[in-house]
Amino acid sequence: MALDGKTAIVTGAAMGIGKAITEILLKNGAKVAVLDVNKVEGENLVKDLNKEYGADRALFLSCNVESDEEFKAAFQKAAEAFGAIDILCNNAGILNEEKWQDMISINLAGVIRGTYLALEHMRKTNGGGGGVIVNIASMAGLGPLLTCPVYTATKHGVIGFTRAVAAASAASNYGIRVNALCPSFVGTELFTTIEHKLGQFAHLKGAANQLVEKLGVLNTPEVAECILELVTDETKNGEAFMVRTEMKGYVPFPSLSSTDKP
Ligand SMILES: NC(=O)C1=CN([C@@H]2O[C@H](COP(=O)(O)OP(=O)(O)OC[C@H]3O[C@@H](n4cnc5c(N)ncnc54)[C@H](O)[C@@H]3O)[C@@H](O)[C@H]2O)C=CC1
Ligand SMILES: CCCCCC(=O)/C=C/C=C\C/C=C\C/C=C\CCCC(=O)O
Repeated sequence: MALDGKTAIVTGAAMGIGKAITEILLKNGAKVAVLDVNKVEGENLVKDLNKEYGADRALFLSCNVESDEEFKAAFQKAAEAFGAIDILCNNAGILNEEKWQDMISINLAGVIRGTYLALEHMRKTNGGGGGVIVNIASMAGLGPLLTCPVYTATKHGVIGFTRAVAAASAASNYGIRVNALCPSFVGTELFTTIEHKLGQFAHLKGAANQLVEKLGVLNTPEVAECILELVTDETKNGEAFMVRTEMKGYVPFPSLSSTDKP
């Protein structure tokens, strides 16, 4: 899928990884609806982006991904403004083990909410043009982050959901691919404020720091770059793409071919 003239929705796009994803999509010719709970950051960003990339290329829509109503209204407004939606990036996420119910609601249920709305708008069997969904999971969706068991669970959930929906979409001829991106540590506000958001297992933070030392810290453009491949490569569906400082690649999963029939 070439990006020129395509339209995208990115959640949690006012800051951090979502902001970098928005910028790379704009640079490659797409229009982007920037969804976020942070109105001040979101509106300022869109003002700057429209100066840089051209009037009306970016649109800010206030949206909490925990709210069915706000999410639905944002999709509707983006579709009206852009004509159709081709790409959804479910990026919004938090890390706060003390507010673990909020994490499940945003990191996992928010991804499910966004994906189901996108399927309704985009699926070819409902008059849509097809498209692609990228869910921002984490390396913590592939292995355990000891200080953050619930965060780990939400990200494992995102990968499982992505793989199942991708296969279901293909089996239903929806024309929509669904992939997950799994970055290691990235230097954003989520990462730099972690110290204050650990709960029950905060005493294990030394082990987490050692892992940060070992894996290093990515910057947001490096992560955003990986989105391009998942969006444009038509052969990629149901993939988990891991990005670390020293390597990146598609994650192999065990084959369950004799037992994985619906
Ligand atoms: N920073 C890191 O080390 C890593 C982050 N990730 C994932 O990447 C995604 C983005 O994280 P960062 O950019 O690091 O975080 P960030 O904290 O820098 O930015 C998150 C953005 O999401 C928005 N947001 C938060 N809750 C929201 C909600 N309920 N509805 C709509 N928007 C909401 C915030 O206002 C903010 O603009 C998350 O899903 C995170 O789990 C994955 C791997 C590593
Ligand atoms: C503590 C801040 C968390 C930042 C958010 C995030 O999602 C980052 C995760 C990055 C990596 C660690 C995740 C899980 C650990 C899994 C496997 C460890 C294997 C490491 C190795 O030795 O290769």
